[in-house]
Amino acid sequence: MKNIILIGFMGVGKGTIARAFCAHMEMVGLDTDDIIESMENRSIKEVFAAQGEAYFRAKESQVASWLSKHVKNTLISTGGGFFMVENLNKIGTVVYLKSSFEGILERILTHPNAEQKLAKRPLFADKEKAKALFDKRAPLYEKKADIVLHVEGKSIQDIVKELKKRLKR
Ligand SMILES: Nc1ncnc2c1ncn2[C@@H]1O[C@H](COP(=O)(O)OP(=O)(O)OP(=O)(O)O)[C@@H](O)[C@H]1O
Ligand SMILES: O=C(O)C1=C[C@@H](O)[C@@H](O)[C@H](O)C1
Repeated sequence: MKNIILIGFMGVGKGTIARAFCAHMEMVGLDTDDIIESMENRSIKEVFAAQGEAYFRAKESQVASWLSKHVKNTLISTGGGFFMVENLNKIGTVVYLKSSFEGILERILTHPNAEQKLAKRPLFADKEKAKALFDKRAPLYEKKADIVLHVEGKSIQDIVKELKKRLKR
């Protein structure tokens, strides 16, 4: 099996769907944000604050190159901007988790730890800027995707089932 890479905007559910899919399939998953936090031994928020976005993007490219060379049969969830790496489609089958901006915001805000979740995402600090980023990226995510999976209003289990079905086709 090729790797499966979940892409999509911050908060769309990449981590949640990855964990549920891995549990269902008895697979091990990796998350690119988690890998970078571990390499750096600090949070992404701290990386952005201390070194800036360009440094973080360079780390993403380094991780992308390692994934394409050394990782197989794995479900990979990604940071919201990871899709911009040059070799994305060489890593595996790219699945775009798609939702409207309003759908994402509502989900995050209704989560019990909403403040904490938002604080972890530097690019979500300003809602208007986040919306502008979403509008700019939405067509780009589509372009990179082998599979577009609509997640808005669907349960985690239904999304997992649909992903399994679409990957078999
Ligand atoms: N299908 C779903 N139904 C209900 N809640 C969901 C669903 N998918 C995700 N969520 C909730 O939405 C929030 C955001 O999900 P998650 O943290 O997985 O997003 P993400 O895409 O990994 O975000 P980031 O890339 O910013 O880390 C979480 O509170 C999660 O529990
Ligand atoms: O959308 C983005 O560009 C980002 C999303 C987060 O997952 C992190 O990867 C980081 O905060 C950048």
